[in-house]
Amino acid sequence: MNPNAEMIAVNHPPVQFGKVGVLLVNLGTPDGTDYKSMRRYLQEFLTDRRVIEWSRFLWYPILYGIVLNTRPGKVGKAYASIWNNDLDESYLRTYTRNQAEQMAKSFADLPNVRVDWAMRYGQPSIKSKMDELQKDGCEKILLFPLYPQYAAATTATVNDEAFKALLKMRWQPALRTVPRYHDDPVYIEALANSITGHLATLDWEPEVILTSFHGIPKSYFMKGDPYHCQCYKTGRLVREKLGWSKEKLQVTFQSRFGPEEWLQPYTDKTVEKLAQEGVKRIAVINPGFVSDCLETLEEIAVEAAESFHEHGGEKFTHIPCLNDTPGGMAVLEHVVRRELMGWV
Ligand SMILES: C=CC1=C(C)c2cc3[nH]c(cc4nc(cc5[nH]c(cc1n2)c(C)c5CCC(=O)O)C(CCC(=O)O)=C4C)c(C)c3C=C
Ligand SMILES: [Fe+2]
Ligand SMILES: [Fe+2]
Repeated sequence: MNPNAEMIAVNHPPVQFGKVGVLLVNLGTPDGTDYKSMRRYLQEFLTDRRVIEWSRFLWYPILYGIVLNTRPGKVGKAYASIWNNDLDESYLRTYTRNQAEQMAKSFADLPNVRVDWAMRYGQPSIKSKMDELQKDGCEKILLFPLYPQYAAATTATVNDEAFKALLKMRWQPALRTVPRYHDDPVYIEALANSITGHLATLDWEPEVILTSFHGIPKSYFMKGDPYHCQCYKTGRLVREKLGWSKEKLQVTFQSRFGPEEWLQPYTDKTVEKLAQEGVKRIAVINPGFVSDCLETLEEIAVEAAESFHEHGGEKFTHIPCLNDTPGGMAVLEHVVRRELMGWV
């Protein structure tokens, strides 16, 4: 008997079922570059205990007394300089939406699969998208935190938020989370191709290529976060794929925040040091970022480039993230198809 017929017979509201959802989730983004939007975004981000692990008694006076009064203005200006003015949104948002739309098209062979996207901080929220997918009949949801390397501050907080959304659901979908893919051969090949493809467009050759990952405080690593090791493995595999030396392709960490020591070597200090040592030409790639964002377009492509030139360097190039390019989409689709096994 058709299960819906039986439910209607007992006056049960009609329910959708039988589909599988794929939810791509990136970090987040402010709605605008104005003070209020920036403050709202930074407040949500910087009150996440997975991001700032300090005691709330110590952190909140600093956050509410200093950080949320000074940082929104400063960071808002930086966002404004790299804003996607055509769509009035950040590029992180543009690329994440494009990734979901392109993946949905490529999954035409999987008619019961719905692909959507969300942000951990800001809109659209994970909860709103999980509710939509569930209402649309997704009994199973594959949650994809868009981070090739696992960190508690990124992957785990996305997973936490999705499990929190389940707390209020009567009919919970089954939830599967995508693990790190820092050493997946398809990902490594896409990075290597992106490096060689970008360098082929230049009329000069870099002496050094930095693979610059977002940092985390060293104390998080000492407590057992595997992020550092996974970044180094990605760097080593790309280097081996390209047949380059440790001097030619180096791993560094960027985006320090606060007074603590973070993972080293620091990208900004390395860029300065290379220029001071007489290196004239460098390239920087950000393998840990699935999409270009403030940290790549401003901190690296603008700030690091300026610093290199100020310290005596001559040529600097930023290699874009994989974004929604065919190479980038091949990686995301490969990982999702593998993790959907047994469900479709
Ligand atoms: C202690 C603070 C932070 C930790 C730990 C941290 C880890 C971390 N972050 C990313 C990816 C991104 N971070 C981005 C921006 C950003 N990060 C922090 C702080 C920490 N990040 C702040 C305060 C900000 C906002 C900008 C600023 O105020 O400087 C972004 C960009 C978002 C955008 O909209 O463009 C990304 C992406 C990773 C991968 C990571 C740990 C592995
Ligand atoms: Fe960050
Ligand atoms: Fe930054």
